[in-house]
Amino acid sequence: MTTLTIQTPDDWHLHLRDGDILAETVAATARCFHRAIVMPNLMPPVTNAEMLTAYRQRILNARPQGNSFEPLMTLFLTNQTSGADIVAAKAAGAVAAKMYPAGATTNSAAAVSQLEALYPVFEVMQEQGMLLLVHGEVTDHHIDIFDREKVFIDQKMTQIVARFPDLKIVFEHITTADAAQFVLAASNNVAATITPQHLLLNRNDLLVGGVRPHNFCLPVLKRSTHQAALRKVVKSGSSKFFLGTDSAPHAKEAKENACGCAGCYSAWSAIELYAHVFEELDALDKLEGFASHFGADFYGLPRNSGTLTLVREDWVIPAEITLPNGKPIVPFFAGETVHWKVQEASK
Ligand SMILES: NC(=O)N[C@@H](CC(=O)O)C(=O)O
Ligand SMILES: [Zn+2]
Ligand SMILES: [Zn+2]
Repeated sequence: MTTLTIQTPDDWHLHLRDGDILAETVAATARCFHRAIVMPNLMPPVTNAEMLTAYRQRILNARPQGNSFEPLMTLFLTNQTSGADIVAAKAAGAVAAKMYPAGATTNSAAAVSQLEALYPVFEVMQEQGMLLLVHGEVTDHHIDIFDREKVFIDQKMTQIVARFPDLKIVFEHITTADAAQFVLAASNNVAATITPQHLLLNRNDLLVGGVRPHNFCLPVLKRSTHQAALRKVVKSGSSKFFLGTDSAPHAKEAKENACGCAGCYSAWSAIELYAHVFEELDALDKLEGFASHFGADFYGLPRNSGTLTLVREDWVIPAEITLPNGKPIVPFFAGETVHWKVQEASK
């Protein structure tokens, strides 16, 4: 196979950040995706309808000329979030709210410390048809970082799913066989996103031969048996798993640091990286469902009408990109050869 045409894909988990850098991040994603779920973990986080509306406008202003990229906005849940905040966010166009356990990841200090306290808010979300997106890791100091997703399933996720059977829940960026199993066994109201890095890599790629800060993200890469479990579910073509890059830019100096930030900037090569993995799995015929159908179907949104054509052509991901603020950033998989390249996008 030398070309592959799929319906235009969407990215169901994305960090665009804010300010000058939007010119880079919006263009990188709009290159191949028509829509993206925009994560609300700014500083300060997007906690109300007014902030959400203003942030969406800044993203729209940063779109390349003539591009019809559509940001899908999300609300950041805190212990102060009320049912009224949900109703107002929904009216302002929010499609989902994001739950980060406090301290779990980048800019999550303001997030939820008492998950159960949010149950009245989940009730309103369920009524309003607003999705719940979950960063599924506990943050207790005594829990080993490699076990945090599994413990979250056992202590929190199982309970939320049982208590709110009609709430649509996306288990974001799953990293373990346990999470894949959990999602498979749950009702059709539970789905998951999977990143390129968790399909391509395992923890050896983070730690063997020296620390590789550009492969560091949260939840952290796991052992290869977990990577294999994620590869297996995408190869199966299950509609419960769909594309969410979790592209999360941090400047080079913040990654190559004594206390390096978590996040991989994958937008530069996102769809190509997935095509690369699906080819390795001998499952290129499953890419379109994963990238262009299952996410839209789960969110209850129409599938895109355009197409994207990839061509089988080797290219090397650049070692560095310069951000609009002049700072260098290292894209995910920098220096690696990818076998597929976007040839043409019609939206
Ligand atoms: N995935 C990451 O490692 N980082 C994300 C936050 C997140 O999705 O947890 C970021 O915003 O930098
Ligand atoms: Zn996260
Ligand atoms: Zn993320």
